[in-house]
Amino acid sequence: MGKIQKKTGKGRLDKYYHMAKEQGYRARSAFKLVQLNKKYNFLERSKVLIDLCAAPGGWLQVAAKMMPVSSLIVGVDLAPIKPLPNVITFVEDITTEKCRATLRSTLKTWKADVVLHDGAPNVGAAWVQDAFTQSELVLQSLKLATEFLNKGGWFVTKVFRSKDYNNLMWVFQQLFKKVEATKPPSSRNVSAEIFVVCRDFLAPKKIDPKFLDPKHVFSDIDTGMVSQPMDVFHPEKHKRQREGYEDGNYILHKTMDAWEFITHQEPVTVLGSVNKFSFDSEESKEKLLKSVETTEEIRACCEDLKVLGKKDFKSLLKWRLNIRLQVGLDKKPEPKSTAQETVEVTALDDIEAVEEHAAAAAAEESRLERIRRRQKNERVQKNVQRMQLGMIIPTDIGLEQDGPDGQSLFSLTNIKKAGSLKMVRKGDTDVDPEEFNAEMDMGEDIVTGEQDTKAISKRKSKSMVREDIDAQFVNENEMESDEEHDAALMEELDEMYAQYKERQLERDAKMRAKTKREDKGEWKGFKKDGSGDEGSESEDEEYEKALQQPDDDTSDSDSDSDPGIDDDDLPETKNTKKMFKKNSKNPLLVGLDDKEQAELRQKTESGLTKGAKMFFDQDMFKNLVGADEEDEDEDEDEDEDEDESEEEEEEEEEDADDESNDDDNEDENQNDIEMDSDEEIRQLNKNRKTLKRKAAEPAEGDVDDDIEMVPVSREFEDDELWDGESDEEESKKRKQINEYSLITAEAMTLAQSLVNKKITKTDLIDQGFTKHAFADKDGLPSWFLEDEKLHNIPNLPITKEAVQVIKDRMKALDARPIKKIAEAKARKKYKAAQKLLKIQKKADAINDTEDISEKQKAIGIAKLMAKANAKSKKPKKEVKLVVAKGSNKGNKGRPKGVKGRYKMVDSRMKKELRATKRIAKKAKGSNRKK
Ligand SMILES: C[S@@+](CC[C@H](N)C(=O)[O-])C[C@H]1O[C@@H](n2cnc3c(N)ncnc32)[C@H](O)[C@@H]1O
Repeated sequence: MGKIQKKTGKGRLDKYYHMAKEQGYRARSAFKLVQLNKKYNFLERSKVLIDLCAAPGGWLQVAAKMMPVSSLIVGVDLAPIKPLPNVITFVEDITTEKCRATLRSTLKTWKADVVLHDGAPNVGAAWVQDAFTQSELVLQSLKLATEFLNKGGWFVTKVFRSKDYNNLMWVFQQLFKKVEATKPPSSRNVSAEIFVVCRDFLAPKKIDPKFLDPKHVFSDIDTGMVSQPMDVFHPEKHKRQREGYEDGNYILHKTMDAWEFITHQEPVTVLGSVNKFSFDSEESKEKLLKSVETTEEIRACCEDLKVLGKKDFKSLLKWRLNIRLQVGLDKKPEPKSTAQETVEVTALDDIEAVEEHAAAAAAEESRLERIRRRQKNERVQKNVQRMQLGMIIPTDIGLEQDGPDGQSLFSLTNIKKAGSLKMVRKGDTDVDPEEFNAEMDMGEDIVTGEQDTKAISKRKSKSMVREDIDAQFVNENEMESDEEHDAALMEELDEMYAQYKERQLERDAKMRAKTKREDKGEWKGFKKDGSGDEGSESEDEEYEKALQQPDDDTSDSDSDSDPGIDDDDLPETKNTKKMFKKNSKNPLLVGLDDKEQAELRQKTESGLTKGAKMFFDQDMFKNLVGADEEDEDEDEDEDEDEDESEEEEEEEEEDADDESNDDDNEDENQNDIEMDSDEEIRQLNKNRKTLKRKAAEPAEGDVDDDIEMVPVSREFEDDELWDGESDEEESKKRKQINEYSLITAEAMTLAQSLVNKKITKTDLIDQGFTKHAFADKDGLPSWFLEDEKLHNIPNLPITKEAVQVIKDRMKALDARPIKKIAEAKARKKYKAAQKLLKIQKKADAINDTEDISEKQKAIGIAKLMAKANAKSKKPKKEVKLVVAKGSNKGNKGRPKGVKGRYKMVDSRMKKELRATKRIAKKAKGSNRKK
């Protein structure tokens, strides 16, 4: 085609299109010749070639490439062909005498070894017309071939599969020894073209002119070719010939006599294979056209079967049946057969339904199996996770019912009655589980090793051991599926874990202090019954209340055996209270006797009781400022009040470490904090202490004679205060810290000093009393105050570590990519991947091509890569600088006569830029001289 058509359809830009572009062929059709030659190898052994209808020259390029050097290659077309090295081309219509003459003059005495013809009439006319012209072109090219071909030469031509196809083939066979029709892979399947390769030209001395006369060659003859039928009622079931036309089916239009359709045994097949029913035969005229059944509509349908729908086909078949009945070819069908058919259909339906049902059941089963497997995996994972968190140890798996907090398996405190203890000692397995509380159950299992079945069942119902519950559930309610049970289990595990985390958070600080005390201190505090833990103030109160309550065994056992209440779930104070109650009857935990208690109550030199002294002798109090500095404090307070009561002295002791700490820090920070007036500070301190005393008074009233109240160190007091704070307040504080605080080095320094105990809370408060706090601002001018606000700021100390922490935090923030950057990066990555995929596809196409050498493939792929790389380095678009002067001055839109990108600049900027360049150049020059 002379005119280069724009390839708009996506399908047109296939791999051969890309390959042609890559390999520099002018048309993708070049590959057709490549493939034909690969199959028949005619180019390598030819020296003279004529290409009829050669524009734009793809085939000529292939010929020039494949044929021996210095071969004579001539190309002719209606459209001019861009010059090609070693190829002669001219513009001519191949059907004309002039073309023949030009060819003769070009070839001189030479004869051609190969004549190629890839002609296609220019589009525009109806397809049928086009096909005909193409067939004519083929015959014309054959005519030229017979004139210029050597004996034994090759004629390769394109033919469209039409009703003329067989006629053409017949003619070819008369002139050539071997004729083959083939469709090279590069020829699109949707195209009706095929290529006929005629070899060994017979070169008869005289050729019958009828062979080359279109009128004779294309006169109608029935070829008897039958195309593949199509089931018109189930077109979707018909295997479409995606590869193009079926083999042997080269005829596009088929007419059948209507009578033949009537008598045919496979009417449906006929309907799918024939284009038209004619009424030419005698039978058709006699029996069909005259019949009332052959309506106008039926006749219209017979005209073109290819445009009919299902309904039309049905009416044609009905028409056929009626005619057959009319002429006696068929008898009326018995009604029985219809019934049979219905039954069959129903039966089939049933089978389908059963199959469907079975498939659905299988799918459901596999889904459930998947869920089960996933849940199992999740369970295992959770256990591993909990093990890693130290919540359980491997052997605990399955004993988790003890609670994540890890109530010990066996605890003496759990045994309430001496009888039970005896039985345990004896290893008596018949112990009534009532005698043990719920928490004892697991311990029993381990101590005794076996259990009475009755007891076990009771225990199950009481303690709600998870495994047992599961078993019970399975037995009692077999309807409950595994999945439900698993889900419940998972839910429970999650809940327990959440509770555990919550409690852990709550107790964090307090626990640390307690464990330290318990680990180090052999002394567990002292209580009336000697049972144990010192506990907090609130615990004491609860303990008192508990003592006041009537000893009620029933209520006790009730609460113990209540499966709904798990001790772990209760707040710690409640637990402790319970423990007190239980322990009051526990034979294994024995309190101090009267003598020992009296001994503990004896006062020592420091004024503390022996018990209190023992308490404060613990390691953990060693670092705190203690009694040594008490005197100092007392001195300090001497002039405050001579008549301080003993009670107050005790209170002073309570504050001892606190105060001394304050003093220490005061000394340290003496340079930073300047006291305005000692008097004022003393007054403040005094007020504070009085307030504290008042607050402590009611608590003292509650103290039981038997319980010695000891002064609590400041540190513990702080801890208790911290512990006493509600969760809400705590979370509020944390939130505030997260949002606002600790963003300055000063705040960080303070926080670090507090955390590292370099400074106490009281120190901080005291540090607040500076000249800044007491500065009298009355009567000062506002400008002065403003100025003061800006410059007279307390110079808070900062440490290197704190600054480093803030710096690190900012660095981490900077390093974190913002969302938009991350998105842009992801987009870029995606685009790169897409590009790579595209290149890979093209490379695969090149790789798959059989007709090019490995070297060519490698070159093609290398070219692709080079191109991709070149594209990725897109040159920056040039921006034209437009000086805003003259008509451009104040012009907001695009300046006149400027195309593409532009930037408005003022003349000053341009001059300055030039000047900078000039100066830089000069400086460079002077440097070189030096
Ligand atoms: C499919 S193209 C040939 C492509 C060519 N084989 C190639 O590889 O570049 C068909 C060509 O036949 C040419 N053609 C059609 N009728 C013709 C005629 N009567 N005489 C000469 N060329 C004709 C058209 O101009 C068109 O360029």
